[in-house]
Amino acid sequence: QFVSLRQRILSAVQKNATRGDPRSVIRAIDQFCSQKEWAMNVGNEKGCILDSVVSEVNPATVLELGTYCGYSTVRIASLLPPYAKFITLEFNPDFAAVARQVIAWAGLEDKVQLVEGASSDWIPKIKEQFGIKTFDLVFLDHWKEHYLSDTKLMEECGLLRKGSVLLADNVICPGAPDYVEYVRSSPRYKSHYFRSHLEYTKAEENLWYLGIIE
Ligand SMILES: CCc1ncnc2c1ncn2[C@@H]1O[C@H](/C=C/CNC(=O)c2cc(-c3ccc(F)cc3)cc(O)c2O)[C@@H](O)[C@H]1O
Ligand SMILES: [Mg+2]
Repeated sequence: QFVSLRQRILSAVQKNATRGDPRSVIRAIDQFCSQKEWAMNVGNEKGCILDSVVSEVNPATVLELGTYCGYSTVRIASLLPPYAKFITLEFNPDFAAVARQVIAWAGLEDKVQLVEGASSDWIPKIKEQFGIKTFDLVFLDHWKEHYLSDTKLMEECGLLRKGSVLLADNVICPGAPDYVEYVRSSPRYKSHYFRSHLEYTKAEENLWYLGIIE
């Protein structure tokens, strides 16, 4: 019967990756998506940039918007210090179910809190529900038209501080022009981008790095 792409990604992990080995989970998904079927994981080229930002920020608190199949969740969680708090928001129950199994296969289920629901509903509740004051790092990779509204919402909820870093995928393709326009014209952000390519292709893509300066 019909097997969804997310199920085929999960099967590729369970078949080719070693339980408890995050790098083998990442490699299995990248091999599947470059050899068999494209999927919208951040991919290895942008993933290496993500890794370097996570390592540099060495965050005690991380928020990911848009878990999808958990590829970037595994990349980030595998680099966090033991005391870190990592929340990832996903509103599609089918993707959340696959992501939970991918994260568990990597042996990282104790490092990540996957919360099922819409970012706009959950961002206002994070402080009291999870005892988090501010986020050191936010990775935006959900619907692109939510980047700006969710960034403004995080500001309003006092979840961002001087020094917080926001990293946004896909500012070129599919693109988040209103978000880029807003953060570039705001004095409270210092921003730059890392040149890269769209996952598993040769198309131009950037990761947008945003530092909160006030
Ligand atoms: C309510 C807010 C809210 N709250 C919680 N979870 C939410 C949410 N809004 C969305 N989600 C979940 O996040 C993920 C969506 C991710 C959306 N990502 C792309 O569209 C994308 C596209 C391309 C590309 C496609 C086709 C091309 F030709 C080229 C490029 C490449 C990329 O890297 C991309 O990230 C899914 O799991 C949603 O369920
Ligand atoms: Mg993306």
